Amino acid sequence: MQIHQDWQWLDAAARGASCALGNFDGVHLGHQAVIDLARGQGPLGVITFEPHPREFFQPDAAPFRLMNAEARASRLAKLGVEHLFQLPFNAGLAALSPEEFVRDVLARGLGIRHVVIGEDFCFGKGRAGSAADLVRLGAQYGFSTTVAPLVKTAGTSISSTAIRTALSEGRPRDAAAMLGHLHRIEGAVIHGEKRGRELGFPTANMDLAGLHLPAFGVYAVRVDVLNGPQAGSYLGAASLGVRPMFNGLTPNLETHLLDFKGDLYGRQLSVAMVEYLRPELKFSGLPALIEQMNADCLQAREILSAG
Ligand SMILES: Cc1cc2nc3c(=O)[nH]c(=O)nc-3n(C[C@H](O)[C@H](O)[C@H](O)COP(=O)(O)O)c2cc1C
Ligand SMILES: Nc1ncnc2c1ncn2[C@@H]1O[C@H](COP(=O)(O)OP(=O)(O)OP(=O)(O)O)[C@@H](O)[C@H]1O
Repeated sequence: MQIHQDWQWLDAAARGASCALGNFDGVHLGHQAVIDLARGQGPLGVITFEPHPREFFQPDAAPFRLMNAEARASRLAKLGVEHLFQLPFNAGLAALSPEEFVRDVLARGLGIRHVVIGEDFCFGKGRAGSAADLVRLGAQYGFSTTVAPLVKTAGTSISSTAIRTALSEGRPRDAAAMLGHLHRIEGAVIHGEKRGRELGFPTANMDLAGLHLPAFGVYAVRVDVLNGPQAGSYLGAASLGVRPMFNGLTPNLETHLLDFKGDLYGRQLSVAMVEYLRPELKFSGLPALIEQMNADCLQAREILSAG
C-alpha cells in the first residue's frame, strides 16, 4: 500500500482510484462495507485525514482515537487498500467549501474515478456538504459516487463514537461486535516501577498517550508478542488505569501474560480486550491485592479458554 501525505503533486499512478472517504478510526464493520463498495472500479483507495479533524478543532480535548495513524494504515493495508491518501487536516483544508473540496481536492488534486461514503457523511467547511451534495458535485466534476446504507448491529448504526462509548462503559464485547474484531492496544513495552515481579505478577507496561481510554479496570486479554524470540500468542490479565494502590497518575496498561517467563522490554505487543472483569481497587494491603490478582488470572484463564 502506498501512503500519500498530500493531494497536490500526486504521481500519475495514484490517479484514477476508487476511494472510500472518511476518518476510519477503528476500521469497523461500517468502514469495511464502504471500502468493499469501492472495490473493482479502479485501484482501491482510502481518503482520510491526519490529524483527525476533531484533533484539529479541539486540540485540548481528551484523547479519543481508537488507533493511531500507523495502526490504521496497517489495518487498511490488510484489507487490500492500494492507496491511502492521508490528507493533512489544517486551517486551509478546513476552510474549503463543499464545492472547493470536491473540485480542488477530489477531482483536480487526487483525480479520483469513484468515491464511496456512508449516508451520514458530511464534508466541507462547517460540515455543510451532505452525501447528496457529494453525488451532485461529483457528477459535475467528473467522478461517480456510491452512498452506502449504514451498517447496524442490534438496531443501532455502527460508528467510531458508538465503539468509544462501549469501551468507556466496559463493554469490550459490544465494541468487538461493531469492529468485527477485538479492540487492540498496540505498542512497545516500556519500563514500569518494577514492583510487579515482587508481587509475583510481572507486567508488560504500555503507554496509552494519545489514545481513547477504555473503562479503568481489570480485563481478560489475548496478547500477541509481535517480535523477539518469544513471539507468539498468549492469554493474559491486564489492568488498565492509574493503579490506586500505588497512587499512580498517568493511565497505562499493565499486562500479565499467563504461562510466560521472559523479558518483554522493548518488544511490540498487541493486547486484545476480551472481557471486563472488575474496576481498579485500592486494597487494605499488598496481600489482599495479590490474592485478588490470583483470582483475576484464574477468571481470565476460564473466560479465555472457553473461547
Ligand atoms: C491482573 C491485575 C490486576 C490488578 N489490579 C489492580 C488493582 O485493583 N489496583 C491497583 O492499584 N493496581 C492493580 N494492578 C496493577 C498493579 O498494581 C501493577 O501491576 C503493579 O503496580 C506493578 O507495576 P509495575 O509494572 O509498574 O511495576 C493489577 C495488575 C494486574 C496484572
Ligand atoms: N455504520 C456504517 N455503515 C456504512 N458506512 C459507514 C458507517 N459508519 C461510517 N460509515 C462511513 O464510512 C466513512 C468513514 O466513517 P467515519 O470514520 O468518518 O465515521 P464514523 O465511523 O461514523 O465515526 P464518528 O462516530 O467519529 O463520526 C464515512 O463515509 C462514513 O459515512
